[in-house]
Amino acid sequence: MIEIDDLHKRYGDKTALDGVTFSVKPGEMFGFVGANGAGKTTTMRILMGVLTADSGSVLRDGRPLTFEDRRRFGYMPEERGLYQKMKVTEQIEYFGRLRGMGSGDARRATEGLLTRLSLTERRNDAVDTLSLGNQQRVQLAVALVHEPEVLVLDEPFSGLDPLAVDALADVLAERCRSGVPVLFSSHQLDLVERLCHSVGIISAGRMVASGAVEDLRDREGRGRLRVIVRDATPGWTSGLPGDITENGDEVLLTGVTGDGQEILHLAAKAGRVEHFGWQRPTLTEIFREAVA
Ligand SMILES: Nc1ncnc2c1ncn2[C@@H]1O[C@H](COP(=O)(O)OP(=O)(O)OP(=O)(O)O)[C@@H](O)[C@H]1O
Repeated sequence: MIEIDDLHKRYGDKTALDGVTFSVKPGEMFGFVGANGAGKTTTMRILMGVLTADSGSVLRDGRPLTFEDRRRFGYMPEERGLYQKMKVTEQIEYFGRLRGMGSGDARRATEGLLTRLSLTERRNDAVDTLSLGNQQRVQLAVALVHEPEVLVLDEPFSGLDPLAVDALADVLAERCRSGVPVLFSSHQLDLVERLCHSVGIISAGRMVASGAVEDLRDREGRGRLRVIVRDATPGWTSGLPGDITENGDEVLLTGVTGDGQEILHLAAKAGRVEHFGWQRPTLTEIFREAVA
């Protein structure tokens, strides 16, 4: 288990992290989300030992991380770091050997990743001749080549086409199933909702929500009622409880208490009720409310 415990970090006068705490379990895919400048990259750099925190700690199974631990991690930094003139295959193998792999193992792992990430046709091309999306695939292969024990990826899905997104999602899910904790940041909340078991939402250096995606959706969904009434009497919503958002015939009520039967009664009196149900918010809706 990776535990991030009460991290604080300032850059001069600027507070970047103000008590960031969360954990990622073995076999868990954790989506780290937050607005631009919220503190995701800073947290991941501290986790990887690229930056030092002012206070707080990063633990693995209860003890502080060492340089040797981190060598067995896979990291995709925000500032992508590839050798532009080196060929794709050589590059991936080289990074495998840097992480202690023998040349045979590095070659076999590279071949597997070239296939998985659809890079086979570009294997002998120099990195600087590749499109940005293909460079991103190489960067991912470099992070994955040594079968890392933990994966820390800074926006790995940005700039990828839908097929590459699916290929990467499959690889990450496979690593997760073998017990690897996977932490990645992303602004693609639909993707995070689809792929991740857990999520952490950071805003201005503080965690504003974290936990299992389904638990968060259940928790935040309490008191949200969606009602669609066709041919309704105009103004029928004026006496309804909670906060009301109307969109044509559709009404979303938040902050509703009780079982909502009186609302159903009012809706049925006003018109033809086409839909009446409690609604769990999407991750995007939870995110908007949490960082508002
Ligand atoms: N080297 C630095 N010097 C000064 N301020 C910095 C430095 N690096 C980051 N910051 C500031 O720290 C805060 C957190 O930045 P960070 O890069 O961690 O955010 P982020 O969540 O990764 O953002 P993004 O989604 O845009 O990548 C921001 O206000 C940023 O401007």
